This record gives sequence, C-alpha cells and structure tokens, in this order.
Amino acid sequence: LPTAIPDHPTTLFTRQDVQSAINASLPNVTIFATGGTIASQGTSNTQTVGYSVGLGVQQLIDAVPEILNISNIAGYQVSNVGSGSINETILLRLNELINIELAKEDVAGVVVTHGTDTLEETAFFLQLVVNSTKPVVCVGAMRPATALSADGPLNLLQAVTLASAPNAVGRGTMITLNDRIGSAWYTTKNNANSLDTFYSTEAGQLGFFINQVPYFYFDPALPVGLTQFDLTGVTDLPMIDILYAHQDMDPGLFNSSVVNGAEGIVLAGVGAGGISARASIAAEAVYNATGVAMVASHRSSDGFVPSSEGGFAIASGFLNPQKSRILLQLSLALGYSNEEVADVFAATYPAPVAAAMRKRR
Ligand SMILES: NC(=O)C[C@H](N)C(=O)O
Repeated sequence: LPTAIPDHPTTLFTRQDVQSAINASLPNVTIFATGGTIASQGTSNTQTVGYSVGLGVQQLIDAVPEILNISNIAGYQVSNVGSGSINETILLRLNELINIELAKEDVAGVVVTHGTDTLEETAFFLQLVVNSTKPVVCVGAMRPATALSADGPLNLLQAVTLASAPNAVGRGTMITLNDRIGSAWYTTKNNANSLDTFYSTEAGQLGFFINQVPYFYFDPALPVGLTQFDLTGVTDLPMIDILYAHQDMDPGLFNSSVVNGAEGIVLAGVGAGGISARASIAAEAVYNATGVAMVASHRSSDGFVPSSEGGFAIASGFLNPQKSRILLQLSLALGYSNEEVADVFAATYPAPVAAAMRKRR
C-alpha cells in the first residue's frame, strides 16, 4: 500500500479475496470503508440508537451478496470509527488511495462507506481533491445493520450500482441514501435521526433510484466555482475552528481559538453571517493582529452570505459552516494568501455578485 500518509493502518481486500471468481464482463468498483452506523451492530433488532461500530468491509460486502452480481469488488478498510472521529489523517488517506484507484483504467468508480454525521464533510472534501470524472459515491445508513428495516444493505447496493453507472460519470462526488442521489456540494444532513435526512433544499437532488436503477434529472454538470486542489506532498491539514454565533456570544472565543492554534476560523453566523457588535470588534482585532483568515457562514441550514464592503471576513456564499471549513482548510493547506482564499470562495458566488466584489477590491 502507498505510505505517504504516516501511521495510518489500512487493509486491502483484493478482488480475488472478495469473490471466488472475477466476472470479466462486470465493472470493477472499490469500496473504502471508514465506519459509521452502516458498519454498526446493536444489541437487539429494535435498537436504533446507542449501538457500536465494528463491522469490517468484508462483512458489509457479505451482507449484500447482490453487489457481486453487478460488479467485481475490492475493499479497503481505511478506518472503523463513528464519523465524528474522522480526521485529517483519514481524509488524506482517502484522497491518496482514491486518486490512485480511479487512475486505474479498469476501475469504474469508488464507494466510500461512512457515518452520516460528518459524511457531507468527507464528500465535499473528496469533491475538491479527487482528480477524475469517474463516480465517487459516499454512502451511509441511519439504522445499524442489526435493526429491523436496516437501510444500510440497500443503500450499499445502490451506491455500488451508482459507482459503476455510465450515466454517473462527470457529476463529481455524490451522496446517496434512501433512494436519493445528491451532489456533495449542496447535500447536507437535515435530521439527526430520521432515515430521510440527506437532501438539498435549494439546489435539489441530482437523481433517484427506481428499482435500484439510477435516474438523473439533468445531464452531467459540476457545481459553479469548483476549485480543484492537488494535495500531492501535503501530509497534514491546518486546524480550522468553527465558532457558533448566538445572543451574548463570548467575544473572547476568537482570541482563544487562535491561541489554541487555529490557522483559520469559520463563523456560523446569525442570519446571513451576522455576529454581535462586541464579538465583531473582538474578531476584527484578532484578524488585524494575526491575519488569521476568517470566513462568515450561516447557522441557518440554508442561505447566502454576501461579502460586506471593507469587511475583514470572507463571505461563505452558499456554503454552510462545515463545508466552508473544508474549503478554507484546503486553501490554507496549499499556502494561499487571504486574497487568494477570498477568490476561491468568490468563484462559488453567482457571477454578478463575484464581479461586483472584484470591482470593490
Ligand atoms: N447514522 C450514522 O452513521 C451516525 C453515526 N453516529 C456516525 O456518523 O458515525
């Protein structure tokens, strides 16, 4: 296995390990398993909270033998954690392995099995760093494998189908759960518990499964303002904090973050990136003293944060705080100046807004 990312054990299950006979007429798909509820077991079939992660990639595949009728599978066990514990080491490992895998001519696409809590962050990260038109499909489950009506097996079958579907090429990284296909750019987890949690309210969905066949509403398209990042040689990512705005927010949090080592700060602002006058003065003072990049996003689940004239904060546009954090992190990992980071975000704004911003600078 490649070892550019240190200290991260990853196990490979080759196609020969996974299936007794490789079917040369089927596409090859590689599954990268990271953990989450899809790989979890409860103590009874009625337990749907408080279960524990533990199933390996081979057990996920064994639970859905139907996937071997549609593709030859290889699997990487990259981690086996709840997605709250996915970290930069795992992300960098995924970037490295998925780029290598998709560069192979005989691989149609890849599937990442993942906890749902931070699935949108990993999916958004992969959207920005994977250099391929082949499908990257992120999938999870809301019910553990042991539950009545567990959703993981069908979600996995659909994810593998999508990763090998010719009509899924050129659509960037996708998230699929519960029959729905969404773009990693805008899809978010909307409900902490319900099955029907992943969707994008404003941008809508890319497609839908009918009888396990993926149908798309539109021809392939990529999100506006997509910047592609090449992480070759990058072995760690900068620490970026998200600060959540609210009434009486502690203005000292900005300074505390920077003192603790944050190299960038994202604000989950009230309304369209707002913050109290007191906290704003404190944030600006920290910015003026340190130059630490600050991005203003919104704590509401949807919306657009516009840039403010002469303001020190970079506007997140349509991106929510957790996705803004990834975009800021990648920009800073590649050594971009704050001006360049602002350009990366501005590229995602609607064209007239971005043009007006450039004029002001
Ligand atoms: N449904 C899930 O996968 C939730 C789980 N706690 C996780 O994100 O790992």
